[in-house]
Amino acid sequence: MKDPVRPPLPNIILIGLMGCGKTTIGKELHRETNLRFTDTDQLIEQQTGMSIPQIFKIHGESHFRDLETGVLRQMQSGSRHSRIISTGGGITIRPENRKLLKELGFVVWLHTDVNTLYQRISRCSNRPLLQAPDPRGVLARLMDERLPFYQETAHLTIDTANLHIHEITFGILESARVFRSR
Ligand SMILES: Nc1ncnc2c1ncn2[C@@H]1O[C@H](COP(=O)(O)OP(=O)(O)O)[C@@H](O)[C@H]1O
Ligand SMILES: O=C(O)C1=C[C@@H](OP(=O)(O)O)[C@@H](O)[C@H](O)C1
Ligand SMILES: [Mg+2]
Repeated sequence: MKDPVRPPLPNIILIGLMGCGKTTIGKELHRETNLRFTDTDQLIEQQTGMSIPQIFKIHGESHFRDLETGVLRQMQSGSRHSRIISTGGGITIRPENRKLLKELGFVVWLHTDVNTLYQRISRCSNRPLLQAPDPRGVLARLMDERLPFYQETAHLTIDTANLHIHEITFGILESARVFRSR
């Protein structure tokens, strides 16, 4: 029997708290689909020539949030080819960004409990918001603050805690095809 023709994929956008796997899963989706891949943090670093910690230190968080809105606007007016977009964990804070994200395509929230997030990223030093005396407490507070924003923005939620990266990628691609053909 012939393979059925697979519908084209929409933009796939990954949201969720630091350490939930947006960058990792984004790269894996890129490998699986060959769609272009953009990580908003990496794009901001390229465009400014500064690292995320430097931007926070020199210009402050509010300026970083302006840069995030800027890259979402660039993607909205950019190429019509679908792409995989990994975002930074705080991109949903701004109402304008939540609107832009939903308009851009299929938004997936990689939901992950705070203990798992902490285990995954406690040894990394490239997340300025976690350079605090109690990083686990910071993650818990951010989860409380941002949970409604992730819920509001996502078309699909996946609980990643006990899933392998390949299972998550497979689940996203199956749902993205259905989303496109609705
Ligand atoms: N599903 C998963 N299972 C186990 N480890 C994971 C999973 N997803 C991501 N990781 C690990 O967690 C860490 C943070 O992932 P990353 O992709 O940088 O998260 P984010 O971009 O959301 O902050 C990395 O070391 C990555 O290998
Ligand atoms: O949650 C946040 O506010 C941030 C998350 C980071 O991205 P990851 O979620 O990819 O770590 C990065 O954008 C910056 O450090 C701020
Ligand atoms: Mg990331």
